[in-house]
Amino acid sequence: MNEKRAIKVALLGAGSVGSQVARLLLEQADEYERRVGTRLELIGISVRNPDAKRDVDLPKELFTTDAETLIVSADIVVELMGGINPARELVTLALESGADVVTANKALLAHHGAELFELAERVGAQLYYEAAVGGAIPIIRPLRENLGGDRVERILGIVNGTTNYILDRMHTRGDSFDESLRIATELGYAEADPTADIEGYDAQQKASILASIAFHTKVPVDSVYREGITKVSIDEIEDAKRAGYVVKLLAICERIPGNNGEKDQVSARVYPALVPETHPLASVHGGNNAIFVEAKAAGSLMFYGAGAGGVETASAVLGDLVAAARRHLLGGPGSGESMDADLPILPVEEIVTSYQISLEAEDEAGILAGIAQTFAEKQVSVATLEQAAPVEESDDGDAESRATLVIGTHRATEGALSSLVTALAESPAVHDIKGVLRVEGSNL
Ligand SMILES: NC(=O)c1ccc[n+]([C@@H]2O[C@H](COP(=O)([O-])OP(=O)(O)OC[C@H]3O[C@@H](n4cnc5c(N)ncnc54)[C@H](O)[C@@H]3O)[C@@H](O)[C@H]2O)c1
Ligand SMILES: N[C@@H](CCO)C(=O)O
Ligand code: NA
Repeated sequence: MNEKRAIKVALLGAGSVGSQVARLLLEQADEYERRVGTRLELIGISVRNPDAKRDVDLPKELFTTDAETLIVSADIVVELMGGINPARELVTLALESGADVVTANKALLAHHGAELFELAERVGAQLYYEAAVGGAIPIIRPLRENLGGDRVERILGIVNGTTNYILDRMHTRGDSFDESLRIATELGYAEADPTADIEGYDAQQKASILASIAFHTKVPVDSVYREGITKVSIDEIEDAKRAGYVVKLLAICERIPGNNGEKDQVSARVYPALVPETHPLASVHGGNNAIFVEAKAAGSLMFYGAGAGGVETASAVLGDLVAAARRHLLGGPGSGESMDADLPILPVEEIVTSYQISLEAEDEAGILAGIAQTFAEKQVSVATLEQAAPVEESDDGDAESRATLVIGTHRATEGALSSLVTALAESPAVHDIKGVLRVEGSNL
């Protein structure tokens, strides 16, 4: 009888995602065998401590602390340890020994993806990473394959569940930042060190991965402009709400058409932005993620769902594992990453966007004219202006009246807009700049 041999799978790491992958791989073995055409055999799980308490009961005999020996016996290596070292060395070893690799490690890919993709191509192996962006949401394969014949023009992504959870709670319930972060951590959305989430590093890594695939160009993680959400105040969220916006931490990847036959440029950036409440991204609540893609022929598409969570992320990993197993049976080289467009990265000062600026000004005749003059000098045009009720203040016995102005600008370069904000801050008419947020997904 000509029975196909089993495909040997090695798992590195049995934490939130890894333990779920192991459980489902064992529980659903028969189903995978039917789907793939041969058995997927979990030959071992590399762990740091075989006796550690885990959420899922796994057969102890599968545990090993010798990752290298496990890797060289495997056809497919699934890396779910996270972090750069030793994941980088172990993935390198796996590819060099001819295994295909499945990983969820966005940090590894954002920092060393180019080197690992080159190695995979050289040895004829394949690196799969659907779980690295958007957790369970299919987005890597849609960009690489389904949209491989289209031209992606823009991506607006909510790619970090922790920050979406925090901003959503601040918006819908008026809860504080600290309280919202505490609950997001309890729910298991946050990284071990939540700085990666709230300061935007996690989203920056994901933006670098998305932009690289979408634009067939290496977009190094350090070239992705980044701001986190720690400076977003409840007042700014309230001002946004009154003006018909929701604040979201966005990963933005944009292709900027070149002039006069020049090459297009690309921009990748992460910052909290105002999104009109009518935009599909505004309705992404809690820890969910959504990636809104604008492509030349397809138009607008939105990919939505669970961007984090052990079992949810395991779904994406197992999908990759099935794809890797099928490829393994077919043989032949991997399909590689097409990074040959080599588009230049737009400097951050040249990004074109619009701002909403909340400021406190003296409520006197002529003040508005002075502010308008500053806008004119900086060649930024006002799109909307709203004045909140004046506040009476009398610290020193003299009552003075201050007005909060919420000014929306038309689109201008980042350079012009930040120079405007500096000039406003220095203007005697302006008492305090309460907040500055960019607007995305609007026609302003
Ligand atoms: N948890 C999520 O929601 C989620 C979502 C998307 C992507 N990811 C990615 O998936 C990967 C795993 O995440 P996780 O949440 O399961 O992390 P985790 O911290 O729960 O699990 C990682 C496990 O790997 C083990 N480990 C670390 N170094 C090791 C080593 N040298 N040898 C053996 N074991 C080692 C740790 O002890 C831990 O048990 C990360 O790259 C993460 O960024 C996670
Ligand atoms: N900490 C990440 C996990 C998924 O990558 C998040 O909050 O989205
Ligand atoms: Na995904």
